[in-house]
Amino acid sequence: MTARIIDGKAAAAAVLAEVKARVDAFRATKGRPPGLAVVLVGEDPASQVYVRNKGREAEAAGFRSEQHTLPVTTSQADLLALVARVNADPGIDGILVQLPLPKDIDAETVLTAIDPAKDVDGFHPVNVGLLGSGATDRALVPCTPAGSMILIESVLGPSLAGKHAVVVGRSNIVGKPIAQLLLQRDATVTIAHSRTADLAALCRQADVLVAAVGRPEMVRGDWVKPGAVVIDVGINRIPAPEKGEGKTRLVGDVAYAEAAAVASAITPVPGGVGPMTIALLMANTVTAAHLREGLARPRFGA
Ligand SMILES: Nc1nc2c(c(=O)[nH]1)N[C@@H](CN(C=O)c1ccc(C(=O)N[C@@H](CCC(=O)O)C(=O)O)cc1)CN2
Ligand SMILES: [Mg+2]
Repeated sequence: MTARIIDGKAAAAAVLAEVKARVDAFRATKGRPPGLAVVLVGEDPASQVYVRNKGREAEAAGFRSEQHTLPVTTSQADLLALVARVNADPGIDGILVQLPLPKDIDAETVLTAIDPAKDVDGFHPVNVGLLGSGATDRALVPCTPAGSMILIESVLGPSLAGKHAVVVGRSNIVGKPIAQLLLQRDATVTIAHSRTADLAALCRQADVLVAAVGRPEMVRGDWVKPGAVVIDVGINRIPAPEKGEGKTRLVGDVAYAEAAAVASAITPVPGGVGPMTIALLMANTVTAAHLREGLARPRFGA
C-alpha cells in the first residue's frame, strides 16, 4: 500500500478562506474586525518565524493585529502587566503568548492570567476543563489538536466509532487535548508515552496513530498497522550533511517513507499538521470574537 498524503497546506488554505468570509460578516455586523494580540518574549529563532507568520495571516484575514516583542530579560511581573492590558482592551478578542517562554518565567502562571474568553491557544485551565467536560459549544480548543482533527476527518469522516486511536505523547499542548477530541468523536483512545511498555506493539493496534513526542523518526514503519491513518505532529530539525556542511532538514516523529508504505493516509512534515496550527489560531480568534459578542459559534473545516 502507498499512503494518501494528507495535504495540510491545502486544508489550512481552506480554513483561512472560511476565516476571511467570517471576518467580513463579523465586521459588517459589529463595525469592527476581530482583534488578535501575539506576545513573544526573547529571540528564539523558530518562535520569531512562527510569530511573524501569525501576524501576517492575521493581517491577511483582516484582523486588528498586534505584536508585542519583549526582551529575554523581561520580568514575569512585566509580562503579567502586558497580559492584563490586553485582557482589558475591548477590541482584542484573542491573546497568544508564544511558547516556550524564557526559563525564569513560569508559563503556567502567565497562561492562567489570560482572560479565558480570549485564550485562543486553549491552554487556560478553564478551557482545558471545558474541553475535558465536552463543552464544545464554549471551549476554545488548542490549535494543533483542532487542526489535526480536521485532517483526520478529511480522511475518515466525522465519526471514529469503532476505531482505536493511539496518541503517543502526553503534553498539555497536543497529546492530552487531542485525546479528548478523539474521544468526543467516539474513538477508543489510548494515550502512550515514554514509560509505556512495548510501545511498538501498542501502536500496531492503532487505526489512527498520532505521534506527538518530539523525537525524530521514532515511530517506525513496522509500528504502523496496515491501512492506519498516521498523523505526525512532530517538527524536528536534524543535521542534513547530504545538503552541505551545517545544513539541516525537518523531520517528524514518524519515519515517513517507512510508514507511508504501510498506512492508508499520512501527514508529511513539513506541510502536514504544521500549517493547520496557524490557520486554527485565526479560526479560534474569529470564534472568540463571536462568543464575546454573543453571536452564534462558527464552525471551521466542517
Ligand atoms: N503559544 C503557542 N506556542 C507554540 C505553539 C502554539 O500552538 N501556541 N505551537 C508551536 C509552534 N507553532 C506555533 O506557534 C507552529 C509550529 C509549526 C508550524 C508550521 O507551520 N510548521 C511547518 C514547518 C515550518 C518550518 O519550516 O520550520 C510545517 O510543519 O509544515 C506552525 C506553527 C510551539 N509553540
Ligand atoms: Mg507538518
